[in-house]
Amino acid sequence: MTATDLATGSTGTAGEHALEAAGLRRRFPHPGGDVDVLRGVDLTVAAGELVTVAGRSGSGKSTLLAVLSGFDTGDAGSVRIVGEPVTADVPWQRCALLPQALGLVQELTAGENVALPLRLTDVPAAAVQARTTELLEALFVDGLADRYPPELSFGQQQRVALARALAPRPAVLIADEPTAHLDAGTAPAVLSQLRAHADQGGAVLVATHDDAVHALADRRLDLAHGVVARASLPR
Ligand SMILES: Nc1ncnc2c1ncn2[C@@H]1O[C@H](COP(=O)(O)OP(=O)(O)OP(=O)(O)O)[C@@H](O)[C@H]1O
Repeated sequence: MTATDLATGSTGTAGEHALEAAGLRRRFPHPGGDVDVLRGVDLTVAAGELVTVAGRSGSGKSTLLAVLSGFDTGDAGSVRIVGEPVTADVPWQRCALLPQALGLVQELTAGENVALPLRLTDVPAAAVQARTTELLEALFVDGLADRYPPELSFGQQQRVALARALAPRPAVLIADEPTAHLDAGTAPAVLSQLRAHADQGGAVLVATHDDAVHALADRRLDLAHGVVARASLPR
């Protein structure tokens, strides 16, 4: 079994590949010399799988996640979400990104932020409310639904942003360090939501430095020198 086999899930994990990337390259111009951050990344995540991405600070994890989610465009290579090429406006129910910067709408309350992806579709109002309440409760921010993002701590905002990403039950969930600002009381709720989303059939890809997240993963990919240098099976 090679690192490439593990990175691309070709070892027989069940489920179709909801997320597929091949030959991804991303270069940033710098006055002292361009930086090749991604130099040919291949990976897949199947429906029902939780895959983590590890790597040293600056190894390109956030860059990779941005390209995979259509937030950024690579210089070469391809990304497919449930069989279709990713675009900048990929619907949230196909691919939801939880970026490190969170991206909450500052003019909306926490509850309105979580409801937003559902309001953009034809989900009935009662179902929007029920799903919003369910997620806010599961992530221990239900008492904060009427607050605006600047009135919340970063860790609270992070859980609201995860609730928003989960709300439309995305086929692919991509999360960048979702436990980075959490404590021992709140991190388990986030871990359990990430695992549950995969167990319910979502494809989940998480960049993290947190061993507790890696311990939950079906596969772990290590990014180094712009490629998946090592892939392993933590469980
Ligand atoms: N927009 C940009 N312009 C120029 N260089 C960039 C840009 N974004 C990222 N980089 C560079 O690309 C490299 C990878 O950055 P990236 O944020 O993807 O790393 P990371 O692995 O997510 O790091 P961390 O674990 O610290 O979050 C770094 O050297 C960074 O300085």
